[in-house]
Amino acid sequence: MPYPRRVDFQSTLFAPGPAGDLGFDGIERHELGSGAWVDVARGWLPEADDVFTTMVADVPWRAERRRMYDRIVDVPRLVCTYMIGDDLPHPVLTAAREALSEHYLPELGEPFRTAGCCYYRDGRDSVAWHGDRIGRGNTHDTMVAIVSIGDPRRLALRPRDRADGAETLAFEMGHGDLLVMGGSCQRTWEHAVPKVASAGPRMSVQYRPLNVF
Ligand SMILES: O=C(O)CCC(=O)C(=O)O
Ligand SMILES: [Fe+2]
Repeated sequence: MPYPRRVDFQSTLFAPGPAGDLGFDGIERHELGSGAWVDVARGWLPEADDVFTTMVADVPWRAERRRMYDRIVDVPRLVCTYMIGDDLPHPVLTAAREALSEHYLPELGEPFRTAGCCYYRDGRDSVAWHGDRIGRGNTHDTMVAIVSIGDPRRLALRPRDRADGAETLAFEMGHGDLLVMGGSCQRTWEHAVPKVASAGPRMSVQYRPLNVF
């Protein structure tokens, strides 16, 4: 599938703020219930504009295809997964993984190892409700740390068992923001990036421990 290798990206569209420093002083934890939580740090990633430009140009993006009933359908976003030992597309993304591993080690008990990248080209690109439940996330508490780059998009969350009447939550993820889903979040909650009427390009990098997808 063709896609632009250069995107008209105006960093002035995004709220100017202090340059990210991969620090955790300003991080805020939101308890969701059922043992799930979300940590949010705004403007966390340094050099987010440069990371954006580099990722659009250098990541070998591929269109995801998925079997649905008897058809193979396009999943509306581009993806690329960096496995353990792979070089990440920008040194800041490696530094981010190291900072996350160090900060969360006491709680997670292991480092972040893989980096899944997603590219939402415009508001029509999205990801449907799901939990990252392939592998250990299905049975154990774990963490998925997401860095967002580019236009703001909402990460929506809802309890998997919606019979308990809990509301759908949403966190707006802006340029350089960090959001970490932790505890039981992957098995007791679902998340999605809903379509919107209009949005510019946005990428996410999801750091996961081994055997969590
Ligand atoms: O792009 C995002 O922020 C979320 C992506 C996601 O949930 C996934 O790829 O599993
Ligand atoms: Fe996910």
